[in-house]
Formats: sequence, structure tokens, C-alpha cells
Amino acid sequence: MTTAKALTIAGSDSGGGAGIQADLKTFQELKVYGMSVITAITAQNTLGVDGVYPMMLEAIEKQLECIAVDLQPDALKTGMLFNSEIIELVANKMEQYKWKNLVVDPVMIAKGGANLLQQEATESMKRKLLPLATVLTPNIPEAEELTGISIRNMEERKEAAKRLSAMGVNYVIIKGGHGDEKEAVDLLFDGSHFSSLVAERIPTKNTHGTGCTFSAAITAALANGYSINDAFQLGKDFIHQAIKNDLHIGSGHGPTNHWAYQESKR
Ligand SMILES: Nc1ncnc2c1ncn2[C@@H]1O[C@H](COP(=O)(O)OP(=O)(O)OP(=O)(O)O)[C@@H](O)[C@H]1O
Ligand SMILES: Cc1ncc(CO)c(N)n1
Repeated sequence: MTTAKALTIAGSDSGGGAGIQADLKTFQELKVYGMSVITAITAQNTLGVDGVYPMMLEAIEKQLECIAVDLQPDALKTGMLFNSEIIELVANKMEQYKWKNLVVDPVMIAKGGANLLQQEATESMKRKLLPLATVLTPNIPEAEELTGISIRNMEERKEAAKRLSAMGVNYVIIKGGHGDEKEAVDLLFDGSHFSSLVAERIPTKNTHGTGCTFSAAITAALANGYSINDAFQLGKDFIHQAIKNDLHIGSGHGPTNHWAYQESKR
């Protein structure tokens, strides 16, 4: 029986709630062997980000090469990429290695407001990385930044999804955490049709790393051979349990509970 392998190419969150830490915890909970390429180090806790230190390009390239020669991923995701040079390096290596099932989580701003992607890097992400993405998982502000349109209602979310699809993304998921509806609604566009998953919006400030965890769960599902619709459902169920059963850690935006999903299945 082969073990599915998933790779996260993302930043380190010293507080453990987002970034590669959230990704690896999620992979493990979904019984997928997790691997990581660190793009940046952040000094971070539940109150915010106190320092951002991008890795040297050589260090990122060497990490990717080590994975490529020995540990081919069945699926992978990108999180914090920080600048154009890192985006272009990752995109070029993706094309060289012909890795499939790429989930791009276009991380731009941390919950506390810190910039995790330099403004000039948005164009590189659109031009170099999005055409390689199987799934793109922007939150509403990220979708606005990538498309240049304001998103205040569901029709505008659909328009943004169409524009992102036209940039070469196979499946676009616009996450609803930043929305103002009573429920948390996530919208999936497959290039032709829309579908959505709806769950109770949980009244909590402890939503640090929800997007990382959601995209990591989708990545793990794809690594295990799930269809996009089943991966979308698994990601939604996983993050909903993680938020609903939060751990009350830290005095700011606390992390989610990465083992809640498995506990809910018992
Ligand atoms: N309060 C909430 N209650 C229920 N579901 C939520 C809540 N907040 C976010 N979600 C869900 O969490 C997932 C992530 O969406 P969100 O918009 O929070 O991502 P994000 O802003 O990229 O997160 P982060 O930047 O913290 O990683 C989505 O499935 C969304 O519906
Ligand atoms: C390292 C890292 N990646 C992503 C996010 C988004 O929450 C974060 N806060 N920190």
C-alpha cells in the first residue's frame, strides 16, 4: 500500500497556527506524509507578525531539488511566497519537475494586517504561478487584489472567479471567511459551473491560519486521489471542526484545532 505524499511550499509561522506548521499538522491528521520547503521565516504569534525574513533563493532551490530527486509529491500547495523572485523560482521548478495537483493559496496579508506578499509580486503570481494552479483558494481581499474588482456580494464573487479562471486556473475557490453573511459560504468555479458549500459562521476571533488549514486539507485530499468536489467538501468539514473546537491559545487571533476533525469522526 503506497503512502500519499504532500508538499507545502510556504512560510514558517513561529506561533504554529498558520504557514507550514498548519499545513504539516493538517497533512498528518489526514494521514498524508507531509514535506515542506520553507520560503520565509516569520516571527509571529496570535497578536501579529513581528518580523519577516525571506529565505535566500539558493536555500529554496536546494530544498526543492532534494524533494524532486527522492520524494515526488502526489499533491502540493503554495502559501506565503513573499516576493517575485521566490514566485518565479517556484514556478520554474514546478514546470521543470512537472508536479501535478498544485493548490495555490495566494497568501498576501496575515490576520493581524502584516504584509506577507510584496505589492510588486502580485503580477508575478498572476503571470507565472496561476497558469500552473489546479486549484486557487483566495479569500475575498486576495481575490480583489488579483482581479482588481471590488467584491461586495455573491455576483461580484462569481465575476472574480470567472476572471481568475481566465488566468489559467482550473478550479477557483473563493473563501467566505471575510464575508458579512450570517453563514460562511465558499464558492467553487470549475470554468463552467458554480457550486458552494455553506456552514454556520462561528462567532470567534480565533481564526488564525484558517486559509492555510483549508488549502492544506484540500491538498491532502488531492494527494489521496479525491475528486475536486470531494476535496472541497473535506477541506470545508476539516476547517469547520477546527474553528468550532478552538483551543483558546494566545491573547490575539488564536489558532484553530487541527485534531478536531478526526475527533469528530470517532
Ligand atoms: N468564523 C468562521 N466560521 C466558520 N467558518 C469560517 C469562519 N471564518 C472562516 N471560515 C472558513 O474558513 C476557511 C478559510 O477562509 P478565510 O476566508 O478565513 O481564509 P483566510 O482569510 O485566507 O485565512 P488566513 O489568512 O487566516 O489563513 C473557509 O472555508 C471559510 O468559510
Ligand atoms: C507564515 C504564514 N503564512 C500564512 C499566513 C496566513 O495566515 C500567516 N499568518 N503566516
